[in-house]
Amino acid sequence: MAPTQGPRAPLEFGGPLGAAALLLLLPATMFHLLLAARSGPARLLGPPAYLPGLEALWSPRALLLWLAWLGLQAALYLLPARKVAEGQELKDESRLRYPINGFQALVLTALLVGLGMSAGLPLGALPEMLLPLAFVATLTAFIFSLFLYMKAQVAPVSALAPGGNSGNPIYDFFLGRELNPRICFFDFKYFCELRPGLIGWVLINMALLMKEAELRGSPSLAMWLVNGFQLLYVGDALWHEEAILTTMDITHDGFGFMLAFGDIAWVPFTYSLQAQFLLHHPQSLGLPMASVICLINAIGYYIFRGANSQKNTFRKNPSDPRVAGLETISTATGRKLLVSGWWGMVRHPNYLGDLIMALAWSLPCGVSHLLPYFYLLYFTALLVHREARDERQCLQKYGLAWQEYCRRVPYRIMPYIY
Ligand SMILES: NC(=O)C1=CN([C@@H]2O[C@H](COP(=O)(O)OP(=O)(O)OC[C@H]3O[C@@H](n4cnc5c(N)ncnc54)[C@H](OP(=O)(O)O)[C@@H]3O)[C@@H](O)[C@H]2O)C=CC1
Ligand SMILES: CC(C)CCC[C@@H](C)[C@H]1CC=C2C3=C(CC[C@@]21C)[C@@]1(C)CC[C@H](O)C[C@@H]1CC3
Repeated sequence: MAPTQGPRAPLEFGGPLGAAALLLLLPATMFHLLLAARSGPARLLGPPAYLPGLEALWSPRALLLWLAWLGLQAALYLLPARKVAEGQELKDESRLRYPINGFQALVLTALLVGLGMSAGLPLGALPEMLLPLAFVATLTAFIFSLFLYMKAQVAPVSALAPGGNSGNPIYDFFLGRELNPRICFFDFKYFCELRPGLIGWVLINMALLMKEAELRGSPSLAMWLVNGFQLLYVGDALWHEEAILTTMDITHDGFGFMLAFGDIAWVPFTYSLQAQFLLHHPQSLGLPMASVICLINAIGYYIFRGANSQKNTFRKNPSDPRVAGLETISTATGRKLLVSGWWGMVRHPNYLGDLIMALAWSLPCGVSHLLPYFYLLYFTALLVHREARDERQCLQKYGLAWQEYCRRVPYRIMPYIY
């Protein structure tokens, strides 16, 4: 029997049944999207135009490429970092150390890919391999999650996550048992959350852009916008890599199938859906509309970055002149909550900015199909659910002070709406 922690945490995601359903539903959705994007009707709802056989999914070349990609990102992770940051305090009062070299990994990957292309690497061939690559990424996620589940069997109880240790193997496999599984300095969750998937996403986008140039003479304006916006998003995440150390994924959630699959398969193969759609369904986009979409993305990014930076600055040093004048509520833990500035507008201004950007990423694909709006729909559901989980944790942490914050800032994500 697997070791469990003292009092059991309430089950999330619909318990074992919900976890079992998601184990099948998430990969199925990813393959549905990949197939729909390349089909003529590009239907989000309804059956795919065709079902691929095993020969379309399994390719030893894709497996080799995928393993080389993971190996390259792991090697870049191990390179000397400009900084080594400390994570949040753990149950045993220790703090883990993390290399801050994600942006460096992005730049070095770009240089290596550039060098490879000048030596004849056919990046435009990558879009043809998306199905088998997604297949091996999914297989890897299953095998890796099994390894993580077994590894947790021998982990000390203090290393286990608050959820994910219910004793039900399916639920625990899905949610993840160990909080920060590591081998020496190599932190699996931190590595997966920011490197192979996020950098893979922009690489796939770029390959789709190159393929479009091959097919039609030059990439379309719509393809440039999607590539530019998403590169900005990924570059920003890696530039502010340290901020990930305070997210619930790192501090609260175990590392199991949900995050492993989400990080290494779901992100690169579904977040690149707009660029996949554009390759097979070219859209003409005029300059005035493109300018409006750029403005929407800029507004979203301004709110997203402003809110995230304000909180990070405040958490690092509340007397920093950029945040010292903001109004706060004291809590029993000694930490304070911001009630003015971005965090006085709604309780999750960063989610609002992120959602506005998600809209800007879909608009270049026109309004003829629902498919490119999948990300916006999925992301709204993810953030509403995530916000509810975060609220529960904050209420537990801050009690009355959190209730006072909710009274003073009544809206969660969208002012006057939600
Ligand atoms: N593209 C994608 O797929 C995803 C993107 N994201 C993005 O990642 C970023 C990080 O999101 P996430 O980790 O969910 O959460 P947040 O960065 O919003 O962090 C929530 C935490 O912030 C602190 N906090 C909340 N309110 C206040 C306040 N008023 N004053 C000070 N601190 C406060 C609390 O922690 P404490 O008090 O302990 O500091 C709370 O637990 C977001 O921008 C989000 O949009 C997230 C998920 C998926
Ligand atoms: C497959 C499931 C439905 C859910 C998987 C969720 C993961 C894809 C996301 C969980 C939290 C994430 C974060 C990011 C990417 C997506 C995942 C891994 C960011 C790295 C995106 C860039 C932001 O600047 C920071 C985000 C932190 C959380």
